[in-house]
Amino acid sequence: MLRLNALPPEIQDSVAETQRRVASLHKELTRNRLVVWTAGNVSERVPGSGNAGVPGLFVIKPSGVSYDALSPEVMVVCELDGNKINDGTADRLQPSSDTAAHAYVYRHMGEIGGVVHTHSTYATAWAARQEPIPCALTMMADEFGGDIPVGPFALIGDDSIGRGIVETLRHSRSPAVLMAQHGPFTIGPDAEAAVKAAVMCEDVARTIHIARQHDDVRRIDQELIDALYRRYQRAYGQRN
Ligand SMILES: O=C(CO)[C@@H](O)[C@H](O)COP(=O)(O)O
Repeated sequence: MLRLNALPPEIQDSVAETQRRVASLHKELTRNRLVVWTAGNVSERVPGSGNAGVPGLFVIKPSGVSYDALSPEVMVVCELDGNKINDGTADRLQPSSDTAAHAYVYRHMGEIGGVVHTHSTYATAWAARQEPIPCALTMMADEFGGDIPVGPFALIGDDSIGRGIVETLRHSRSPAVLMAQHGPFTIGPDAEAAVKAAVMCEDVARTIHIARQHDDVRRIDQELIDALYRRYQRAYGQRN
């Protein structure tokens, strides 16, 4: 089994930084009320891994552990096949039950550096109905570039969820997919971007749901969605 302390020092440092980021981002899930009990997870690809003889690695939370107990020291390190490495955490700490789904995304979407899963209430209600969220708000056009799509029903534990995420999002601008009768999975260049997409997904799921209580919502015209998406993706916020 791959041993963390046998990897180059800069990779060990990168793993430690990733563990800190992933632990801290789980607090965002609870702060934004996107999860209940222990059901939801964040992972991030370890920068610098997957090169120069170092296998691709990602960090994910252990399964079924209270969010209050999620410190950097208990964040589990896995290879891209989803298997935990000898990372210095206790053997009993098993990675999240969604690890195979996260691993599949990292294996098949090389540009993706972060994956998040929640059961946030409104987004999960759309997933229960298997209904895409129509792009009827400028904020949706900005962040998602169109509707938030629905992925197939898939059982938990093997590659099925990962395959559904990749099949649905590979040709979409949306960083969020509503896995049928399960809940939202979001992706991004890093874990923070994937958490942001999860927060935005829940917010628009709620707003469009409320809007529909009174009338049908009207999808924004496609050329306007394209213009909004371009502006937000290229010009919004501060320059680096
Ligand atoms: O969707 C489900 C269960 O329906 C899973 O996402 C689990 O709720 C994840 O829990 P952890 O194994 O990450 O603690």
